[in-house]
Amino acid sequence: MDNSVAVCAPEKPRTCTPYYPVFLDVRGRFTVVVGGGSVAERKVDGLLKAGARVRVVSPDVTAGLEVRVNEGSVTLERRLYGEGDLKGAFLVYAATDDAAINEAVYAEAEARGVLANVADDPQHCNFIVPSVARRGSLQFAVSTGGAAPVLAKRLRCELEERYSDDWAVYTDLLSEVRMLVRDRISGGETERAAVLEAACDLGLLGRLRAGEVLDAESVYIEALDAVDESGFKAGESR
Ligand SMILES: C[C@@]1(CC(=O)O)c2cc3[nH]c(cc4nc(cc5[nH]c(cc(n2)[C@H]1CCC(=O)O)[C@@](C)(CC(=O)O)[C@@H]5CCC(=O)O)C(CC(=O)O)=C4CCC(=O)O)c(CCC(=O)O)c3CC(=O)O
Ligand SMILES: NC(=O)C1=CN([C@@H]2O[C@H](COP(=O)(O)OP(=O)(O)OC[C@H]3O[C@@H](n4cnc5c(N)ncnc54)[C@H](O)[C@@H]3O)[C@@H](O)[C@H]2O)C=CC1
Repeated sequence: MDNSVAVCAPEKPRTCTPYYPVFLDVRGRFTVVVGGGSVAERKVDGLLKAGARVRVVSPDVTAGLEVRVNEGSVTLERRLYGEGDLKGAFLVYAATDDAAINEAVYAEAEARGVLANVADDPQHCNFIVPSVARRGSLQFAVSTGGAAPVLAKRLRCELEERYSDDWAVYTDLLSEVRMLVRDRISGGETERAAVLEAACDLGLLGRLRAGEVLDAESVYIEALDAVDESGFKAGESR
C-alpha cells in the first residue's frame, strides 16, 4: 500500500488536500452556525445527532430549522452575523450565501483559534464535513476531499443499503464481548486480539438475523474455544 502523502499537481490543488479524518466528541460543546438555509440545516442536523449545543445566527431560517428552534434543540439569533458571535465556540460553520460574510466568519474563527467550516470555500476550511452513514456506534464517514460531494452522498447511500440496522446490534454485542476480554484475559494485546478476531469469525450477524439470542458471555466462551482449538494459548483463567 502506498503510504506517501498526496502530492498536489499545481493546477489541481483543491482536489488533493491530504485531510486528516477524526471523529470528534462534541457532546455538550457549543457550536455556531452562521446562515439559516438548507446547507446550514444539514450541518445543524449533523451536529445535533452528535449531541452538540447549536446556536444559529441568521435573519431567516428554513422550516426544518424553525422546527428545531421551536422544540428547543437549537437557539436562534434572528439577525445578521456580527463580530463576537463566535465567542466560546468549539466549532464554527459559515453557511450564508454571502461570500464576504463567510470570509469574515472564517477570519474571526481564525483569530479566536477555532476550527471553521466554510460552505462555499473549501480553501478556507479547517475541516470539511463528510457524508455519514450511522448504524449505532458503527459510523461510515465518506469524503472526496471536496472533489465531488455528490459522489460522497452516493457512496453513503450505498453503505446505508449494504449495512442494515442489525449492524448496530452486532457492533454492540462485539463491544460487550470486548469488555469481557479486557477484564478476563491477562495476556497481551495479541492474546486479546486473537479472541476478538475469533468472535468476528463466528457468523454472529447471520445468527442474529436468524433470530438466535446471543449474549456476550456465550459468544466469549465460543470465541475462546475457537482460539483454543486453533492451538493458541489465550492465557486466560476461566
Ligand atoms: C468541501 C465541502 C465543504 C463542507 O460543506 O464541509 C463541500 C463543498 C461544496 N459543496 C457544494 C455542493 C453540494 N454539496 C452537496 C452535498 C453535500 N456536501 C457535503 C460536504 C461538502 N461540501 C464538503 C466536501 C465533502 C467531500 O469531501 O466530498 C456533504 C457530504 C456533507 C454535508 O454538507 O453535511 C453533503 C452530502 C450529505 C449527504 O446527503 O450525505 C450537494 C448535493 C446535495 O445537496 O444533494 C451539492 C450540489 C452538487 C455540487 O455542486 O456538487 C459546493 C458548491 C456550491 C455552489 O456551487 O454554490 C461546495 C463548494 C465548493 O465545492 O467549492
Ligand atoms: N458545502 C455544501 O455542502 C454546499 C454549499 N453551498 C454553498 O453554501 C452557501 C449556502 O447555501 P444555501 O443554504 O443553499 O443558501 P440559502 O440562500 O438558502 O441560505 C443562506 C442563508 O444565509 C443567511 N444569511 C445571509 N447573510 C447573512 C448574514 N450576514 N448573517 C447571517 N446570515 C446570513 C440567509 O438569511 C439564509 O438563511 C452558498 O454559498 C452555496 O453556494 C451550496 C450547496 C452545498
